[in-house]
Amino acid sequence: MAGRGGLLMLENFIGGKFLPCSSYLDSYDPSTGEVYCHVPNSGKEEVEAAVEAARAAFPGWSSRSPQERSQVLQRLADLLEQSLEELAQAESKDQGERGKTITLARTMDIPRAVHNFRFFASSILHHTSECTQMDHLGCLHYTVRAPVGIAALISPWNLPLYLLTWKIAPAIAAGNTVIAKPSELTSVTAWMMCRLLEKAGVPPGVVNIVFGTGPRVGEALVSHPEVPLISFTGSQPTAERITQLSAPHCKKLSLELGGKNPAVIFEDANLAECIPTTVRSSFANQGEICLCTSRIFVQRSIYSEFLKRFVEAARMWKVGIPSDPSADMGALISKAHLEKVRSYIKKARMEGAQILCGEGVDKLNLPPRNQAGYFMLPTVITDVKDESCCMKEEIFGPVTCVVPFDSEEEVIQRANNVKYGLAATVWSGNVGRVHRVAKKLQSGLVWTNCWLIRELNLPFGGMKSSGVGREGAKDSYEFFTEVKTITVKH
Ligand SMILES: NC(=O)C1=CN([C@@H]2O[C@H](COP(=O)(O)OP(=O)(O)OC[C@H]3O[C@@H](n4cnc5c(N)ncnc54)[C@H](O)[C@@H]3O)[C@@H](O)[C@H]2O)C=CC1
Ligand SMILES: N/C(=C\C=C\C(=O)O)C(=O)O
Repeated sequence: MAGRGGLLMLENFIGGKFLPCSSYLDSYDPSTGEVYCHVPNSGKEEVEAAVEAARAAFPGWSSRSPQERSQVLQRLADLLEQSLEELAQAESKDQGERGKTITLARTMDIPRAVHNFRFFASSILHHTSECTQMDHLGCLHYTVRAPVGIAALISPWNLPLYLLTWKIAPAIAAGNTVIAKPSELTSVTAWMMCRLLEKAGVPPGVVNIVFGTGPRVGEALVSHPEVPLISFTGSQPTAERITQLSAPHCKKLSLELGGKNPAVIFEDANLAECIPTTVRSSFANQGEICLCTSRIFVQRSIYSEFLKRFVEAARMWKVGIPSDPSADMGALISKAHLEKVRSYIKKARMEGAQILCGEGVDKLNLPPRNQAGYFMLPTVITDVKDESCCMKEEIFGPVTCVVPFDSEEEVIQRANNVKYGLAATVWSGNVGRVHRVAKKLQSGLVWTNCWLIRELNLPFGGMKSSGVGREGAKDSYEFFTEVKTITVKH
């Protein structure tokens, strides 16, 4: 709805109603410094109201059959799909001059949000429970599953509706009611989705959305005693805080965090496929996807050739205004984030590394209106030590390091030599090697000879500091339900 000064003013969605908030945050368009919309600055009071609504809706929603819930999810998917262009425009505008290209929003973010609802609408129909027998004792054992209750769902700014719906869909499909908190930086598409819920047949109180900051509304939500389960995607420090706050209540946690993802490229790799895919895996969404590649290990015999061709391809990756359909990359999320990403390039230079293209080497070509936006060119660093912060820390920007290696054993050890363990890619024509290396990498996901081909049935998540738990068809079902073992003596 229109608010102060004709700007968009979002409202919380609680108990099936849009409710104004007593205070609001200004959301800035960083390319102009102008306020773009107002976002509720919710706190404890709004969380209490959402808990009350979710609690009231739980008995009705949880006792519906999976088939009935599935139909509601299907209708919501249809409605989102009908609004695809409007949502894509909003997703691109919301990250606006900040970043997401309209092409990515149209082809990835919103289609995946639609698919999340379709997928869980279908998968909820196919779960079975376990049964074992102990004939010598005359016993039959079986399991039953039930929704947990009120789920807190907290999502980040980089893939706003995509990641929020990845949580909402399995949670409500399993019969829970939810309170979602999207990132305060990118709240618009979540709010737009609320306008479709009633038409889809989602009863009031099943999906509640409270907008605002992490420390205020996020903490009120995760520490609420009546919220037994939290699914979070975001940074590791926030995950630590959520873990501390939820520990006294022994809450169920699913934490999907950052990565420092390696690409391991052997001399027998098909470079014609590997190079464009590795450019994409390094720079898609400005490198602001937790699955993006940021350490590229290349076998020494092909190192020079790879580097030359990779840098040429990175230079072709077009940085432009997000509304330009031919732009491969937009701008970064905020001034602070751009400064943080740039500080890594400075540190790399001070350590004696070489910047082969991008930041400080090439010139951005942007219209005058966007010169002050938070844009940065795809940047390739080389001659960098494994111990450098550029090779150890999550930069979450369009920056990737390329280094040579000699043997399989050596590269596995070096690829594993970080605290994270989220996603890796392996490039080789040797199928035996691909399996061997994939098994030894400490990584929740390994894509070989490809990147980001998602099979939503299978577990998604990281090891080490990249997270706790997995989500996917069976894993999300297990996370969003409690299991009970029943023994019948006959
Ligand atoms: N999945 C990933 O790997 C992601 C990693 N990041 C990393 O995190 C860095 C910071 O990005 P942020 O958006 O600030 O991430 P963040 O972890 O602070 O925010 C993610 C979500 O958590 C909420 N949140 C923040 N503090 C909270 C608290 N104390 N209690 C409850 N909820 C809280 C935020 O409002 C947001 O909705 C990025 O530069 C990047 O390195 C960011 C987004 C996604
Ligand atoms: N969690 C993130 C990406 C997930 C992608 C997927 O599920 O396909 C992230 O970038 O934070």
